[in-house]
Amino acid sequence: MTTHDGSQADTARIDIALAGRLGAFALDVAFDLPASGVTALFGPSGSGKTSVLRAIAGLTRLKGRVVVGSETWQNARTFRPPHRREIGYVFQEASLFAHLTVAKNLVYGARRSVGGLDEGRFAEIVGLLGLSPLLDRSPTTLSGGERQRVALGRAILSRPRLLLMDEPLAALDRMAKDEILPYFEALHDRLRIPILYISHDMSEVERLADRIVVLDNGRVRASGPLNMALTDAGLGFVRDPHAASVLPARVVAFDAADALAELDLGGQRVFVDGCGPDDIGGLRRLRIEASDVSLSREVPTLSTILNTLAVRIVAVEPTAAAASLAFVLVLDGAPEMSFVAKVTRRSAVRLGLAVGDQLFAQIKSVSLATAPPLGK
Ligand SMILES: Nc1ncnc2c1ncn2[C@@H]1O[C@H](COP(=O)(O)OP(=O)(O)OP(=O)(O)O)[C@@H](O)[C@H]1O
Repeated sequence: MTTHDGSQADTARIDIALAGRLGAFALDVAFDLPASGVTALFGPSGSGKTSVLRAIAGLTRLKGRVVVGSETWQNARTFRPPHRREIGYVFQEASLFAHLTVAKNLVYGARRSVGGLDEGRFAEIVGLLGLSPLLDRSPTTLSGGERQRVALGRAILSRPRLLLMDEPLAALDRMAKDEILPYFEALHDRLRIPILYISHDMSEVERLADRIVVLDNGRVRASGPLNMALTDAGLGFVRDPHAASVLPARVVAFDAADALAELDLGGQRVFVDGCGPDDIGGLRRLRIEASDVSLSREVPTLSTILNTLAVRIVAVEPTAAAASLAFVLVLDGAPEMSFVAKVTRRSAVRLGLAVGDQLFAQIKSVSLATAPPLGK
């Protein structure tokens, strides 16, 4: 499933191929990243995610290639040490200087950058991350979520060629995560920095990532656009109890009386709340949970469900629950747009559902990320 975005300037891509042993663990990975956007490095505990990041940073020496745009950080002849790789690193626990204020921690990041402190950029990042009220505080007085926002700001201000984030939200509770995620999302399309984001939390990945590299036991199982992986019958995400799809849709109208926005999804219409008139023309990221999708042979009429899409079944898979099947669907007229429906076996048999059937999918709930759309 490895794909290449031919439209991106290939010279700016990041090309990674690393192999070697860490004790008994064998790592052998190859993947590339576009020049901007968030790529999730996803896999179970022990699959090698942190080891890959450490090797990209030059902290662990493995054989292979790390090429960032026109710069070769590592190949068979070259090995740049970590301090000569322009990387921003955000870890699970923010490592801020306790004796410096938030502002000074941020300035430290900016001063390390090639051009030194750029006040316009400083103000922009402070604004995007909501750091103004914190600037005079000591990091020791901040909440975990606030510390991570400062750590992220400091990393960005160092103007890295690549931002590596290793489970930056893992140490936060649900409330702190919900508070910080919108900031991460807002940064997503403002930054022209490629981000490699480690997570084993798919809900985080669904909110933030454009692309995904799936690791399994030190190997790349798949690499490509996020929704391709989420709806790939062979990869297994469709069988998950919380299987979901993430699709880009354009806001085309807003009905103030009903407070509903109308979005174009692959040439069909969906209605969602959470947008306003100012969003018209913009792209948004829709998340559709498989258990919110039901299938019908006819256009459902007397139903409270607002969203009905014409679809075709392209695959069927068992799920983790014995009573249910996962149907991978593509939109009529937009076969590149796929999503998943979780349906009971009993209903599937009753309707005689099979690959190739044209149907109508009713979507009970479409959630809208506060954030920008998926990239390419
Ligand atoms: N320096 C090392 N020496 C020996 N084994 C190592 C070393 N570094 C990593 N490993 C092993 O490599 C494997 C992958 O570890 P790694 O931390 O990269 O996984 P991970 O996917 O990031 O896991 P987690 O999600 O739990 O953080 C593990 O089995 C680990 O014990």
